[in-house]
Amino acid sequence: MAQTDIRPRIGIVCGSGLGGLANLLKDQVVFNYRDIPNFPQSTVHGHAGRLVFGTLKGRPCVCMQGRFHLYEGYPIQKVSRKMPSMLYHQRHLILTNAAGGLNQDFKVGDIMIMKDHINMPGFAGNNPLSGPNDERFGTRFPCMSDAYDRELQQLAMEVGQELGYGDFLREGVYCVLSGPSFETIAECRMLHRLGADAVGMSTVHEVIVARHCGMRVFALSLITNQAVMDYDSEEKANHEEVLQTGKQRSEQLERLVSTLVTRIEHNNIYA
Ligand SMILES: O=P(O)(O)O[C@@H]1C[C@H](O)[C@@H](CO)O1
Ligand code: HPA
Repeated sequence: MAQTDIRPRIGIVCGSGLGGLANLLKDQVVFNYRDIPNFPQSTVHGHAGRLVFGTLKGRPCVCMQGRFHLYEGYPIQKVSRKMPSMLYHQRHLILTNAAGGLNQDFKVGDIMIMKDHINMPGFAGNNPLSGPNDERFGTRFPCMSDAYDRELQQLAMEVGQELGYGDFLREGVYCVLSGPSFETIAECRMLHRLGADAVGMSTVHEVIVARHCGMRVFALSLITNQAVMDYDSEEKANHEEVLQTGKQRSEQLERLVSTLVTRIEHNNIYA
C-alpha cells in the first residue's frame, strides 16, 4: 500500500479468462504476485497473477487478476483468508467466475448473477473460517443467508437491462466443488436436483471470508459450458472451452461490472 496513493473502495476478483476487467483500470499500479512476499502464485492458464490498483471510470479499485483455487494445493485459509487481505479492507467485493451450466434453461454465454451458493467442500469440513476466530475481523458464526447483497443484485439487473443484456442475464445458485476434475454426469444430475444452477471451483470461500469481514458482496458467473447431464452426450468439459467463452463474452461482462461500479458510487451504496 505504501507504493500507491490509490485507496480503493471496491475490490474485484477476476475469474478464469475474465482478467480483461483489470485492464480497464486507469492509472495502474501493478504488483506481480511473485514480487509480493508470502503471496501464492497463480498456476492456472487464464489467471495472470497480478494485483492491479487503479481507477475504473474514476472510482478507485483494486483488482486480483488471477485467483487461487483449492485444487492448486494451497490450504483453504491461505487461498481465501490471508492472501487477498488487501481486498477485504474494501467496502464492496465484486467477484467473477467461469461456471458450468446445470439449469437447462441456461445457454453458454449467459451471465448469472449469484443469488446464493452451495458450499460442497464446507459440508466436508473445509471452511475458510475453520480454526481460531479473530474477533477483530468478525464473529465466530457469521450469517450466510444474506451473503449476496440484494440491493447490488437488483442494481446489476437494472444495469443489465439498460445495457440490453436481458436475453442472457440470469440469476441463480452456484455450487462450488474443489476440482480440478470436472464433474461426472451423475454428480451434475445430483447438483441440479439439489437446486444448483451452475457449478464451479471457486468464489464461495472468498465470499465467506468477505462476509465475515462485513463486506457487501456481489458475484457473477459466466456460463462457459453446459454441464454434461446426459449419457448419450458427446460433450466433454474442458478448460479451453471455458477460456474461449470468456473471450467471447468479456466485453459485455466488463461493461456490466464497470457500469455497476459507477452506479454503486452514484447511488451512494456505502452503508
Ligand atoms: O476461477 P474460476 O472459478 O473462474 O475458474 C474456473 C474453475 C476452474 O478453475 C476453471 C475450469 O475451467 O475455471
Ligand atoms: N465445472 C466446474 N467448474 C467449471 C466448469 C464446470 O463445468 N466450467 C467452468 N468452471
